[in-house]
Amino acid sequence: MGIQGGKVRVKVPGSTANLGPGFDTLGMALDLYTWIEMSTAAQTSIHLLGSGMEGIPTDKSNLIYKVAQMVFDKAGVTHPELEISMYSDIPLTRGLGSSAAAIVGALACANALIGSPLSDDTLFQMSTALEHHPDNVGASLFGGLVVAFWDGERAEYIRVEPNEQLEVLVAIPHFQLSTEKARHVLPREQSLTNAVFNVGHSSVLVAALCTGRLDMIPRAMKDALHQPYRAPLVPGLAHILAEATNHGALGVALSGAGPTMLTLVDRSSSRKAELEQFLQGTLQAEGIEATLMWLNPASHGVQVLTHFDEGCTLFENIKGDVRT
Ligand SMILES: Nc1ncnc2c1ncn2[C@@H]1O[C@H](COP(=O)(O)OP(=O)(O)OP(=O)(O)O)[C@@H](O)[C@H]1O
Ligand SMILES: N[C@@H](CCO)C(=O)O
Repeated sequence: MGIQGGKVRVKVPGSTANLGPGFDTLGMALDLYTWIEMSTAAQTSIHLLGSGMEGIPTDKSNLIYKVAQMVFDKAGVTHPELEISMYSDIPLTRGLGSSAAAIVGALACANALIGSPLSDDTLFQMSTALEHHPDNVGASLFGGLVVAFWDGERAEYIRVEPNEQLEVLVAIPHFQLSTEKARHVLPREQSLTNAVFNVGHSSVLVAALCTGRLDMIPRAMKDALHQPYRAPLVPGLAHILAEATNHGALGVALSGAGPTMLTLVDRSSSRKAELEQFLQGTLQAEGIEATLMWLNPASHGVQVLTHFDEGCTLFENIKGDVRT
């Protein structure tokens, strides 16, 4: 199989993982996006557009470049030199799925560049093997709410359309917390009590989200497996987890491995300002600067963009669509 000409662009949503008790299993796509453009070139070059990309390499050690090579290997295509441009509204290393979006975007973009020989399932298996978190990559690939597991060999998922009443308010602290570091504080073994707690709460939460029982979310969206251990890494988290539902949130969780905190809110709630003040006030009292952002669940997963002006740069094409 050969490489097709032209530029390929993809738009891929970020995500929240570990939705409440769904540790490593329950993710939701959010309307914060990464855009990636790829074309073959005489020599490889990587362009990072916008701000917030400090520390991301622009040589062949770049994650997006390396993931593209895996697609060419899998498809049996000789490796071309690539010109890659990337812009992201998803803040890095904050628990909003930036690495999963980069991996899924790179897989989809490279696959489209060679005529899409790899199936969605193959992309899901490859991205899970790379990221290890099927809830993050599943949400970026398929959009919506993704209930998933990975047994170390295969990942399985079911996608659920998020309830239209659900809106999301996130508090994004102005510091980074890598998944690796936040994973390191978790115990290797857990009690049967904690396991039963999470299985029960997660099962009821998924059933509530599937049946529109929003009234059940405050009681079901609780976790014993990771949030208690990660609370010392995020000042204010313990208080926010304990009290946000008393200030207008339907449910509250650490987003992914943190440090972002995520609240689910009923779209028609009259208490949105109260919730904003509670989150900001709690974090300020701890000396933590944070940005609050209202988001929506994203129904679409990664999309290969077909209508764009090849004469314009990636940023010129998307600037009406980006947040900043
Ligand atoms: N667009 C990108 N291009 C290249 N590398 C990226 C890109 N986005 C993220 N990364 C890499 O992924 C790392 C962040 O991954 P990490 O899993 O720690 O956090 P996250 O994905 O933002 O949050 P979480 O997994 O908790 O939702 C960055 O430090 C960077 O190395
Ligand atoms: N599920 C992973 C985070 C992935 O975003 C963890 O909690 O370590």
